[in-house]
Amino acid sequence: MSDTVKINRGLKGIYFERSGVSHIDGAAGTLTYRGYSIHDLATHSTFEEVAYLLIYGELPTAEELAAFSARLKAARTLPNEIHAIIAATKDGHPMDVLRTAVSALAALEPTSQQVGEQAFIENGIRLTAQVPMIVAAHEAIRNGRTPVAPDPALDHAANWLWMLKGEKPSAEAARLADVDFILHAEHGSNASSFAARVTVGTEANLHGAIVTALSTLAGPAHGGAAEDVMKMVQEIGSPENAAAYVKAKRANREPVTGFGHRVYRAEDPRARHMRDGVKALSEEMGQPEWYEILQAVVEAMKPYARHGLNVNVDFYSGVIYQLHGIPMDLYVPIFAIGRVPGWVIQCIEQQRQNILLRPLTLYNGPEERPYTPIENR
Ligand SMILES: CC(=O)SCCNC(=O)CCNC(=O)[C@H](O)C(C)(C)COP(=O)(O)OP(=O)(O)OC[C@H]1O[C@@H](n2cnc3c(N)ncnc32)[C@H](O)[C@@H]1OP(=O)(O)O
Ligand SMILES: O=C([O-])CC(=O)C(=O)O
Repeated sequence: MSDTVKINRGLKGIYFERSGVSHIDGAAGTLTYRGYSIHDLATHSTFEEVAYLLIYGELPTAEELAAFSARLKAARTLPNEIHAIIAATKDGHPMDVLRTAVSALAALEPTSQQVGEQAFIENGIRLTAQVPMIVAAHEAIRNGRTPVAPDPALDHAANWLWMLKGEKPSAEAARLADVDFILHAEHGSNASSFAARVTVGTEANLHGAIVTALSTLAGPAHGGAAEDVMKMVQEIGSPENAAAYVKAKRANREPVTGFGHRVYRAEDPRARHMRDGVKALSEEMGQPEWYEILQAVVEAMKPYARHGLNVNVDFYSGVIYQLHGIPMDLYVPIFAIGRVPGWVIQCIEQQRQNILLRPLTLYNGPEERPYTPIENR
């Protein structure tokens, strides 16, 4: 039997479900949310509108959007215990602190135990509002400051920057953060969304699924790549060192972070917007070398592009955050802030027609054998 079974390692190329949320054409390098091009959404939409679109399936009317925004703002609250938990874990990586705080919310908020579509929507909206609060509160607490209270006059992205920095962001900075969240909001059956679906498949609650998703996003092969790209850029230090860096990595058969994707063979369509952002921002801030190093790495990677190896969404985002003075270990949590609505809708889809996700591993261990008592081993 073991010779005839085909094993799809990493579940590469396997369809396990249908989804009406986002469509990725990896060969063409296109991405749509609910049928709308990511380019149109990044150019014309807002994160709040995109979150509504993802959760409810249609773009909102002005009235619907106002009501949705009001719900998000009303959900900007955290139980007092969360600040104590953050304080107790403040020296950990922000992803660990965020995951711990979301897990604590599951125990502290009575509605977290409810399952079903309405409960997932309600809890999903709460978590969308609470995740940025947790990340900003951690940044304040670990620097000896009191967390900044949310400002109901500000939308999701501007309020996040306000809570993070304690000063009102410029319109440009707020828009850049908003676009970043739009680009990260949803991406089909990526590893963290798939992991969240596995959790929901056991009829567990949404908070548990988001904890699973946060754990899975953190790794350097997924959301952790932006932090690694920034470390790489710092190590390279200057554009003329990029070719030697890439050559050494490839000689050791090590991946160059920020490149490659399970689905895209053309360039990740989200990268274009981040690239434009880095270029404009690094020139505006008189630090063009950041953009130049990234582009030198792209140039040095061209000989390896035969696999369809291109930059992914994480390649440019880290430098944008760096130019905004955001600490490197907050890059993955920023991804998570944007991804919450995507996780929520993937979980809602999963529980609509729920089925336990439970694939098989083909056994290749020892044949059945007699147990040896410990004194005889
Ligand atoms: C938001 C996101 O999650 S986007 C992804 C963020 N992650 C990164 O940027 C980390 C770097 N990239 C990678 O590690 C990988 O490309 C992954 C994990 C994203 C995808 O992995 P897979 O789909 O399993 O790709 P796979 O490993 O099969 O690669 C196919 C080929 O491209 C090569 N390749 C893939 N990624 C890279 C890379 N970053 N640098 C150099 N070569 C690469 C592989 O060596 C392999 O070559 P081979 O056929 O000669 O052995
Ligand atoms: O789709 C993937 O495998 C990873 C990714 O780009 C994302 O989650 O945004």
